[in-house]
Amino acid sequence: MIADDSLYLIGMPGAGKTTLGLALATRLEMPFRDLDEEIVAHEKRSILEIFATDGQDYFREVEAAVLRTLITSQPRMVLATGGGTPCFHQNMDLLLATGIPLYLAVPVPELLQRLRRNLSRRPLLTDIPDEKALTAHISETLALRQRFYDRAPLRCEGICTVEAIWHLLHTYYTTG
Ligand SMILES: Nc1ncnc2c1ncn2[C@@H]1O[C@H](COP(=O)(O)OP(=O)(O)OP(=O)(O)O)[C@@H](O)[C@H]1O
Ligand SMILES: O=C(O)C1=C[C@@H](O)[C@@H](O)[C@H](O)C1
Ligand SMILES: [Mg+2]
Repeated sequence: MIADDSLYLIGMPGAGKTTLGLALATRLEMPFRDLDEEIVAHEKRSILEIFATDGQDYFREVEAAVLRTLITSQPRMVLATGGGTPCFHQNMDLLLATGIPLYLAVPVPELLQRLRRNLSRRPLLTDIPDEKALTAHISETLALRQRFYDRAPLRCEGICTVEAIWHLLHTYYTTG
């Protein structure tokens, strides 16, 4: 299969955007980019440091700017976006206009299990005191973001795999 457009993976933290994005890019023989990594390279500091020093509003401005520069310089790629990317600065409009957003709709219990493994390097999750608060936070964040994620023309439900996404893309390109 040859994908002519950029593929943008969107979804909650822990949904598998980076892991599946890299595997898909290899299979599609397309360049792979990770927006969080691009931001770190641009700012020369970690995402944790950006949030701690300059706050979320600044992070969202940088995120939007780096996204625009990347899309201009790399017209065909598989891109793992950040978890909040589609929800700020009209980024979802841009993603829809320049490629194919694919939403990884992973169930909350599975997200929680994955996120528990590395809470400390996630700026929006570091101060959450206990399991109950983490569950509430992830559920509330998803509820706020859902309307942005739902604009994606492609959606992988459940525990997404490369095979499942491959099948979605094949259907998309053969049925139009
Ligand atoms: N399909 C999958 N099945 C099981 N585990 C997965 C799957 N995809 C990813 N994981 C695991 O879930 C964790 C999060 O995956 P990943 O880092 O790719 O998510 P992400 O959406 O890029 O999250 P973020 O960038 O917000 O940290 C990793 O530990 C990864 O190994
Ligand atoms: O869900 C979020 O808002 C975020 C997810 C990460 O990918 C990073 O972009 C950052 O930690 C913010
Ligand atoms: Mg990632």
